[in-house]
Amino acid sequence: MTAGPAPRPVIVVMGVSGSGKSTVGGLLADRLGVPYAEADDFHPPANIAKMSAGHPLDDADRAPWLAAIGAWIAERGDRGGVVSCSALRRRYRDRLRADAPTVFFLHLDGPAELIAARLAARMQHFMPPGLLESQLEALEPLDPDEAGAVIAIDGGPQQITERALAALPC
Ligand SMILES: Nc1ncnc2c1ncn2[C@@H]1O[C@H](COP(=O)(O)OP(=O)(O)OP(=O)(O)O)[C@@H](O)[C@H]1O
Ligand SMILES: O=C(O)[C@H](O)[C@@H](O)[C@H](O)[C@H](O)CO
Repeated sequence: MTAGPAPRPVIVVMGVSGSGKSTVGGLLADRLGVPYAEADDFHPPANIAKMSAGHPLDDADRAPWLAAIGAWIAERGDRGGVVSCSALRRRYRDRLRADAPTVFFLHLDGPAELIAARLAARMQHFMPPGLLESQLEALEPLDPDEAGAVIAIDGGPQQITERALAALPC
């Protein structure tokens, strides 16, 4: 009897808007050879409209979005995958873990000034840089009992991706 492929947990790249989730998430998925999903593609249109108008989302707005991301993670099962998702609050991460208990979080973290500068330079994105403050207010860092790691976001995308790879459990 031959052993099947080793189980691979889905990785959630988390952090505030502008922390580099999409940039690093895509590179990480390429390096791991697994599918990548972009959190913004799971928002109902009303959520995009609300953020575009400069208003932060609340828990009720985020509920269907987290459910859709959780469904994607659950569908991947133990075949691996990378999904970006701000996952700012502990309860949002608990929601995702309810669908996939083995999920592993990589929190892209760095100085607010660095993130603000990257957002200011970003072109053609619906998310107004002015919402960064509300994102930082909502952010609850990973608790010690949560499977995950904090990744510093100084340096270039490749360098951050190397850090992320080194922080993975296997
Ligand atoms: N390491 C880096 N060095 C310089 N610029 C970067 C780096 N990582 C990302 N950027 C740039 O910073 C901006 C924000 O990055 P990105 O869109 O990946 O963040 P995000 O966390 O996915 O944001 P959002 O949640 O708003 O979608 C983009 O313009 C991106 O090209
Ligand atoms: O939880 C949230 O407030 C949202 O997910 C935001 O983080 C945006 O989706 C994203 O940052 C813009 O791309």
